[in-house]
Amino acid sequence: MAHFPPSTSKVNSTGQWKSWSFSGVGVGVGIAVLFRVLTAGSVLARGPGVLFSPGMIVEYIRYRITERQRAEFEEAYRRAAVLLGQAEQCVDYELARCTEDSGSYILRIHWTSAEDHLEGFRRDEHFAAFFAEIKAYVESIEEMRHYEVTDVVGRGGAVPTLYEWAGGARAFERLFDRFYERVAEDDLLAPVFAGMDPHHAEHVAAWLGEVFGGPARYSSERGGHRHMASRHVGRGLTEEQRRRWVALLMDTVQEVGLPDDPEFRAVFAYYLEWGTRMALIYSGPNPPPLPESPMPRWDWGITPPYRG
Ligand code: HEM
Repeated sequence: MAHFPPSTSKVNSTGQWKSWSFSGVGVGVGIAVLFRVLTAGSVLARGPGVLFSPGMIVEYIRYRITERQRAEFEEAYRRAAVLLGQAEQCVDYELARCTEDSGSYILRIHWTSAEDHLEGFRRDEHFAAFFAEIKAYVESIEEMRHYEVTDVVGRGGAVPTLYEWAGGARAFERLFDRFYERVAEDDLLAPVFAGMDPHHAEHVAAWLGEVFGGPARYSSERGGHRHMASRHVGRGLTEEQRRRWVALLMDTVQEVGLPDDPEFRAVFAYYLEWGTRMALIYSGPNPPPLPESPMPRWDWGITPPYRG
């Protein structure tokens, strides 16, 4: 479900806009994280659904562990991992054992930044306890360095995109053609869309297709994230209209026969809830700055497609 960080803004308790990154969608680098957060847009968005924000860093530590130490080493890291799980500077971590050379281990830790790791974690309350667990293996370290993730990041074809699962471009076109026919007959929504562009349904289909992992048509033909957000500015949309929009679209999803498996429908509803709330925020009296970030990219999150 997740997504690179499409960062946007959110109003804080004092009424000011602050920068945030949505983690769809959760949004990590490992396959597990990819599934978990594919989002965030991204989420923060550097790759499909992988949550990265500028400055995030990956630390790799390579160990050479003897046969005799192996079980204890893994046990020590199981205990140390609890501390990583509590460290606010740690995004995620993974200890991997080489299958061709079982004495070779790589620990990958994804930190919010190198500075957060070195100046934050290493001085924070969890570090002493973490280090106590693994200090016996410091001598066994062959490499311990920070790496920046490049823009070569993405997903493979093992899991279909939401776009493919839904049925591709035709499915999104069918959905929005029918949706806007129904909007025209809806007492609450018809006035909102009274002066809409005659190609509006097509544009929204291109938007959602791209967000769900399809071709980058909305980015290349319509101006991407910024343009979409700008189309909601100043419209003063209401919560009642938002709810009607969501309800009508979910009814139309059913009517046109998009996949009805719980996984797909759950992600779809998740996206709609987020997207419509963002539309309202942009349409309101205190809109955040228009996003300069890439398009959000949604993915399956913790409910990958079921193929029984
Ligand atoms: C997931 C939620 C939403 C998505 C994905 C979405 C998507 C879009 C997109 C892509 C555009 C710009 C199309 C273009 O390129 O010209 C747009 C415009 C617009 N949206 Fe939304 N929108 C959402 C929610 C809402 C809601 C809840 C409302 C009102 C209840 C709304 C009202 C409008 C209006 C009035 C326009 C301008 C239409 C026109 O003049 O062509 N949107 N939306």
